[in-house]
Formats: sequence, C-alpha cells, structure tokens
Amino acid sequence: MDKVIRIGTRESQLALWQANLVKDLLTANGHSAELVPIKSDGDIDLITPLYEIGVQGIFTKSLDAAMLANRIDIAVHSFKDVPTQLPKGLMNAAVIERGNVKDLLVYKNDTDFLNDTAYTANIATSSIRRKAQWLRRYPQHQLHNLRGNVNTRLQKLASENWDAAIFAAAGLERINVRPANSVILNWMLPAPAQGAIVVACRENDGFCREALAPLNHTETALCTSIERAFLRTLLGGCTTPISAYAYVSDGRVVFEGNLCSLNGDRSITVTRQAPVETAGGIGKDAAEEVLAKGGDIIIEAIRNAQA
Ligand SMILES: NCc1[nH]cc(CCC(=O)O)c1CC(=O)O
Repeated sequence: MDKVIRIGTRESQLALWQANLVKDLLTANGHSAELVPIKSDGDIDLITPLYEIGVQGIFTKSLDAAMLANRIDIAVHSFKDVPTQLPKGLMNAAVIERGNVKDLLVYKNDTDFLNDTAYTANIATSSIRRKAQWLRRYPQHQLHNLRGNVNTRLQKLASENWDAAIFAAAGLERINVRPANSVILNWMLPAPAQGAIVVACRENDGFCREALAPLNHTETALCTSIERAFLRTLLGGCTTPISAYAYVSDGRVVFEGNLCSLNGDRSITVTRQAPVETAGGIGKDAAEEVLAKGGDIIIEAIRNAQA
C-alpha cells in the first residue's frame, strides 16, 4: 500500500473545495490522500487590506512552513495567491486545468448605475488591481474595502449600503454560490494566474513529484507561467495594480498585460502573440516593454505613495 499523501489546505469553503479536487484526482490515479486543514494569517485579520499588510504570500506561508516541517506533503493554493519567489526547498509540481479566469460584479439591485454618469456608485473590493481598473473606467465612483473569504464577502455585501462588489468568478462558481445578480466583467483584465490552482511539494520528495506530474495541465501551466513572468519582471517588491492574461488559440499563445496607476489615471497595456513552442519568454518581454513605455515611472510613484 502507498503512503498516504497529506494535503495541506486553508479552511475556507473554496480552499477545501480545491483541496478535495486534488484529493479526488490523486485517488483516481490509485493514491491515498487525506486533508490537513491549516490556518493562514490572511484568514485571521479580515480588516486590513492585503496591500497594507504587505506580506508576500500571506495565504501561502503557513502551508509552506508546514511542508518544510514535514507536517504535510503537498499544499493546494489558488495560484494567484502564490508569490513569484518560492521558498527554498519547495516547488510548484502541478498546475490544474484553469476554471473561469474573469472577474465578476455581484450587484444589489440592478446595474443601471453603470450607465448613469451622474451617480456616485459605491463599489466594494480590497484588490488594488480591481480598484485601479474600476476607477479608470468609472472615476466618479466611491470604492470601499471588502476583505474575507468568498462567503464572508458575500454576507458583508448583503449587509452594507453598497451597489456592488467584485469577485473572482472562479471562486464563486467553484463552490456554487454565484448569485443570480451578477455579471462577468469582460473588460477587466484578471490577476496573473487567476482561476488556476497550483499544487506545491518539497523539491526532494520524489514520490509526490511523481504522483502530481499527471495532474499538470500543460496549457494552463504555460499560460500562468507567462503571466507570472510578466508579474515578476514588473514587481520591484511592492504591491502594484498588475493584470495579465494568456490563452492558447490555434496553437498560439495570446497575451495581454497591464500596469495601472493606483487611481487609474495612467495605464499601459501591452499585447504579444507567439506559437506555443516559442512563447515561454513573452511575459518577460511584455513587462520590459511596459517598463520602457513609462511603467517604471508608474511603479516609482506607487512605491512612494505606499512608503
Ligand atoms: N485573493 C483571494 C483569492 N484568491 C483566489 C480567489 C478566487 C479563485 C481564483 O482566482 O483562482 C480569491 C478570491 C477573489 O479574488 O475574489
């Protein structure tokens, strides 16, 4: 009998859903696996916006520590929460096929306010990427902080006097809590790796690496690695409104990346296309173009504002 693979997970409904998916995939391949729920700092303080906490990997570091201490064997993460610099000794061993990548607006009554330029709508999100893109499109709106897991955020929206709140569609759809009052924001460019799930393990754990290899979805792994290379090249250690999305169409990777100022008054978008076989470098390339087009000045301004 195989050893039982210990799967570390956060305790939110979405995290447990994602961990159970990985457990089912491993079990279907003949492995034994069990869930080990672990609290993350990002789930304990639900008031402070994440960009103010400023810690890279706030959702992932408790699981990373548990893996390095050999209390769990693998960890399941929303890929967009994973820092581009992994702790020494850990590796991303599989990227699961991507779900819905888009952002979703959940509204209270109707979406008429989107077409009424005289109305100051109240929109809730704690994501600086969503804030910046929203303000670029709707500069007259008022934004409010909204933290917590998907379920707490939906409850908070119901109890506050806000017009709408922004979520990752994948988060709501996976656990079946997408309200009827919701619309996909097709114009909003998602966070790098949004909608994708990654499974990490110890680099020296050959057994888990082999068990996870068949779970890797090549196309999702390629697209998210391009998006994360864009992020890594732009990110000088500060929290910045950076978006990126890559997908494969007719054997080609189509990429779009964006860097925005905090209030959305400046925005640089870069696009790239390349055949799948040679697309590995287009995320880094695109980021260098953003920097050359004035992105370095936007990043410097954000760094000064956050210092
Ligand atoms: N930052 C929190 C987070 N991390 C992953 C998801 C949703 C699932 C995903 O994007 O893969 C969410 C919630 C949200 O952004 O609304």
